[in-house]
Amino acid sequence: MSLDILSSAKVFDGWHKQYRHQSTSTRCEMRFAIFLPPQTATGEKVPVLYWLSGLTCTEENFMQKAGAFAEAAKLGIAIVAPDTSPRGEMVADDAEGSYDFGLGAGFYVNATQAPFDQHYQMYDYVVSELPNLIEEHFPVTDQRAISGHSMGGHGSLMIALRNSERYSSASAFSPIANPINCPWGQKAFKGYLGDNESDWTQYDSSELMKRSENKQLPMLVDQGDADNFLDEQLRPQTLVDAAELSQYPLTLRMQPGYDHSYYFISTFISEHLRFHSRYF
Ligand SMILES: N[C@@H](CCC(=O)N[C@@H](CSC=O)C(=O)NCC(=O)O)C(=O)O
Repeated sequence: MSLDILSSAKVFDGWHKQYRHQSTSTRCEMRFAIFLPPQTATGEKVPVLYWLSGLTCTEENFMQKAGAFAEAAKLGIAIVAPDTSPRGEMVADDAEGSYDFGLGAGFYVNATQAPFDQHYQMYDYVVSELPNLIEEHFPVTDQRAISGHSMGGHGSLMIALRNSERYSSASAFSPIANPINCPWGQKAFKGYLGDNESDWTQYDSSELMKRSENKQLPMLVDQGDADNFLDEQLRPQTLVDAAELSQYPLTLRMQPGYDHSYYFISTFISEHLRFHSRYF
């Protein structure tokens, strides 16, 4: 599969680059951004952290706002940030054009409902197609970690729980921890997966964690207690309860005074990078 480079900039002795490519999973053109740390300049292969962004984001938000490059350069970790949905003229969007469904809101699931099933196959894209592409084209190992924010925090925990053999660790900032029981998740799962709520649980981190039978991964979650989405949308306590039930090695830290923004992410992203680097 060929890649078109869109931008390239030197940063902290490494490189930030954006690419586009034709995706077989989403059947449209997809974009992603990659940070390659300085170690790769001499051909050294490095592990990869996959970052999944939240509602309304593209591949750019994390790279521009998280302030992750200095620590990733020091630790020798590549970071890959995909877009949050398929895009293009032929890609269906929410009828009202709302921010929490459709474009910019793929929820990292494989849609089964028309017309979204045509392109909204973000689960397959993130779990298989993108890592295959990255490992074919860049100087990286097959050691992977996964992290994300909000909708992307839901994605990172859910994907790690379902594919524990593919990752060495997982983390999240302000994840939608129990999407089947919050308005954002219910709207998205109904639209992408249909009315049968039993089909939704396969994509719900708290449900997956409760009945986790796969290898358990080290998992770190940070949540601000001044987050305006905390009680209605994020529901971190459901994840804590699930971890207790299955003895899952989850560390969930309530961070006093922090909100839902990238100011919060930028405060703790270095700790998350150091956390992941311990398990590569
Ligand atoms: N527009 C919405 C909220 C949009 C929002 O806060 N998006 C977050 C992710 S929320 C969960 O997935 C985000 O990361 N925005 C991009 C950024 O760069 O900050 C509203 O007004 O409620």
